[in-house]
Amino acid sequence: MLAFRFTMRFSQPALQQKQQHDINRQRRRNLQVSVVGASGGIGQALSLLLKMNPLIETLVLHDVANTKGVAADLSHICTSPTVKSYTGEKELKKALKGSDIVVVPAGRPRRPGMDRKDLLESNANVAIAVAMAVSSVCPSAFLAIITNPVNTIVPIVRDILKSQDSYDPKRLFGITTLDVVRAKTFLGQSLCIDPQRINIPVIGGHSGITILPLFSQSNPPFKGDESEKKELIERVQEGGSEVVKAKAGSGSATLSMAFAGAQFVGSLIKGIKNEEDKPIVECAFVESNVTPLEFFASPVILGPSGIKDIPCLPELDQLESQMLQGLLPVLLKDIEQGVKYANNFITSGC
Ligand SMILES: NC(=O)C1=CN([C@@H]2O[C@H](COP(=O)(O)OP(=O)(O)OC[C@H]3O[C@@H](n4cnc5c(N)ncnc54)[C@H](O)[C@@H]3O)[C@@H](O)[C@H]2O)C=CC1
Ligand SMILES: O=C([O-])CC(=O)C(=O)O
Repeated sequence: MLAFRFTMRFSQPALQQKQQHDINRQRRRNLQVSVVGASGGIGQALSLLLKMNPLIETLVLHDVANTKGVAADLSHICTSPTVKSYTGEKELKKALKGSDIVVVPAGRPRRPGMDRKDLLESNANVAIAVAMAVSSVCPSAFLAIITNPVNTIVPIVRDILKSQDSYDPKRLFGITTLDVVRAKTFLGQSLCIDPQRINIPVIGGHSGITILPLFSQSNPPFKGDESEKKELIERVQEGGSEVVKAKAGSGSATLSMAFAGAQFVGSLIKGIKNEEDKPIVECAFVESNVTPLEFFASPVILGPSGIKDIPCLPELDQLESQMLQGLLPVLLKDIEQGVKYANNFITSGC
């Protein structure tokens, strides 16, 4: 059971509260979701799934190439969201203006032999450009990052937003839903049940041993022994590499990521709409104080203004506690690398 302790507090003066109230009302009426990197492997499938979400009024596609074609194709689907498209860096701000949610699957994927870290140099600039554009034209949007390495890119985006005075910890997310999707799938196979019936939190980060699925907390409960549990944990941790290897040079997970991304964005939307009876909970890599680290993935409760609450971590079993101790220094390094990268970018005046 998760203990619901309030670990984030945001005190807002009355004026800011009123502005937020107005933004939330507007969002409930006319919701715009923008996908940056919409022509890519994840972007196309994610955009297709979002086009099927009746709660979205306007679906904006942005990419540096091929956006028009993808948008024309999607626009013929007989579902309610209206599709708009923008191409190239020059059109990024136009694309993001008015967005309530910006979801970012832009940037290079891994090839066999690469670590997610190896993507930092090519992908950081893409994330920085998006963060600058969000600050400029839609500073109250929720920003959800898929681009790898998530553990490092999210802290970079935080610091860029901060440098532009537009950072709100409730509205920045690293999407780690695919780790949850994998944990559910592999546990469903082990228990011979429908994976959709399973609930399991995945905490930590989004790379190798920083990914920690909590099989002790699964519902229905995990029934295997310690060695089976270890095997399942390792399969989730290496799920991305399993796909990279199988794709043999043509990229990394796209379809499963699109599924995960659409689920996450769907939950953000449900939070905005605020019409559900039960709490909207998703695991995400966010600024948090559930551990000594500045960022950590864990279940977060979503509402009209983004993160409503981050429950403290549940009691872990012995194996999970050991693994948590092992992942903290690795994740700390990834986060520090992001902070340093952003600082260099900001101080060099780029
Ligand atoms: N968070 C997660 O769980 C996962 C993250 N990923 C990451 O998602 C990213 C995208 O993966 P794929 O879709 O497979 O790659 P892809 O190469 O198929 O697509 C990337 C798209 O981004 C576009 N792009 C590049 N620079 C851009 C810019 N400045 N502005 C707008 N668009 C730009 C490209 O034109 C391309 O269409 C990778 O970094 C990958 O590692 C992938 C799977 C899971
Ligand atoms: O492994 C990769 O490079 C893509 C990714 O993040 C995943 O599939 O979890």
